[in-house]
Amino acid sequence: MSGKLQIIKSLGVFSQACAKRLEVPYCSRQLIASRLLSTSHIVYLEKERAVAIEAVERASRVCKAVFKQLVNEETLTKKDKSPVTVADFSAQAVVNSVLEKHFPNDPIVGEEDSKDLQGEDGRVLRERVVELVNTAVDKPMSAEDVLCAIDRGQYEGGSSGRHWTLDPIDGTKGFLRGEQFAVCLALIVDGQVRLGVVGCPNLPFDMSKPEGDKGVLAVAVQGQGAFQRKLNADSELEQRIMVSNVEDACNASFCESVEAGHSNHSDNAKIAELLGISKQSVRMDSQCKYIAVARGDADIYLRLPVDSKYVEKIWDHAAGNIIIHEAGGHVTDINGEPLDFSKGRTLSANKGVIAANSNIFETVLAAVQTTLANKY
Ligand SMILES: Nc1ncnc2c1ncn2[C@@H]1O[C@H](COP(=O)(O)OS(=O)(=O)O)[C@@H](OP(=O)(O)O)[C@H]1O
Ligand SMILES: [Mg+2]
Ligand SMILES: [Mg+2]
Ligand SMILES: [Mg+2]
Repeated sequence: MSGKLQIIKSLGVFSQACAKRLEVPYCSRQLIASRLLSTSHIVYLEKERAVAIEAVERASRVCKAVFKQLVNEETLTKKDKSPVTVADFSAQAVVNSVLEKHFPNDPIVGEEDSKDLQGEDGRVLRERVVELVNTAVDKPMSAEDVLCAIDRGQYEGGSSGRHWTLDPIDGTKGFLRGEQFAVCLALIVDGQVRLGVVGCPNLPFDMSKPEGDKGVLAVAVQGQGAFQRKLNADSELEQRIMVSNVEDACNASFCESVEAGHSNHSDNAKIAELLGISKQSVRMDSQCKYIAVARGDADIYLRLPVDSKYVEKIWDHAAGNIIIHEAGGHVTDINGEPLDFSKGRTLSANKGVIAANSNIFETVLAAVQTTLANKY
């Protein structure tokens, strides 16, 4: 094992043994991390972390404002998707312009592009988006600035250099239902995810108090552990998060997508049966599922392919992936391969996703492979 890996693993053991649910202010945490990892080859990404948090918080505020103004019973009964469209474009423009201000040379792989906002056909939507974006940025932005900011997300990604990946609203259907959605931002360097931030405006801060404070921001930098803080709160106090320590898969609870079209519910049920799981699955939209596993609210996240042609997108997984790893869990595809973020905008080398705490991961993977034998 290399010296660097050894140090990172030792920090992991230290963290698990001594720092479970450690509550530390951000500055002390940085100090602890820098003392333990005081070698020149480890990159702390301190500025990137702070900028990514600021970007996600601003975009989350915009999404909440859109929900309050535009989602009502009528839009719900008509299945009108326009509110989420407005929020999606606005959030991408806000995040991209914050990134541009601090890291003008970093390319971005973002989910959205400005096509639907252009020309006379896009005028109404464009005006709404420009107005919203201007509530969340420091310097006024013209319509052209906003379209340009959105289109900074057109980068192709790949295996060399650094780039960001953004899902301005993950769980668009959850957003419209007033349930879970997330603003997800990650930094990828040479094909490896190094930093992830997920803003979950509707997620209870403490799952044992579902009616308590809502709004969670989860963040992880490679080698530094995973943390949560209150989203858009005055305090920057961070709390270490860790996966559960369930050791017997039959006692595990699992979460899955709400949409049967995004994750195969019937295969998930077969796997649960094989593992002897009797608890009802928790269905939740967005990368909030990764956060639920990372902080031990659930033990397993299953996202099994529904159709063999669908290829997962990097922005749907990058931030959640590093947060799980840094919280002490594992993530692979259905073949046990790590998710490969070096292939461009998609996870073309992978099929499906499994995340779980490290104690039960191998058992879960074996059950997935038995159930899906020769299917994909
Ligand atoms: N066929 C298929 N299979 C798998 N995944 C798909 C599929 N089609 C779409 N998507 C992507 O799913 C993202 C939302 O995933 P969720 O887990 O939040 O689904 S659900 O809302 O809980 O049903 C969703 O992200 P958003 O568009 O950002 O909401 C899509 O990128
Ligand atoms: Mg998504
Ligand atoms: Mg999205
Ligand atoms: Mg989408």
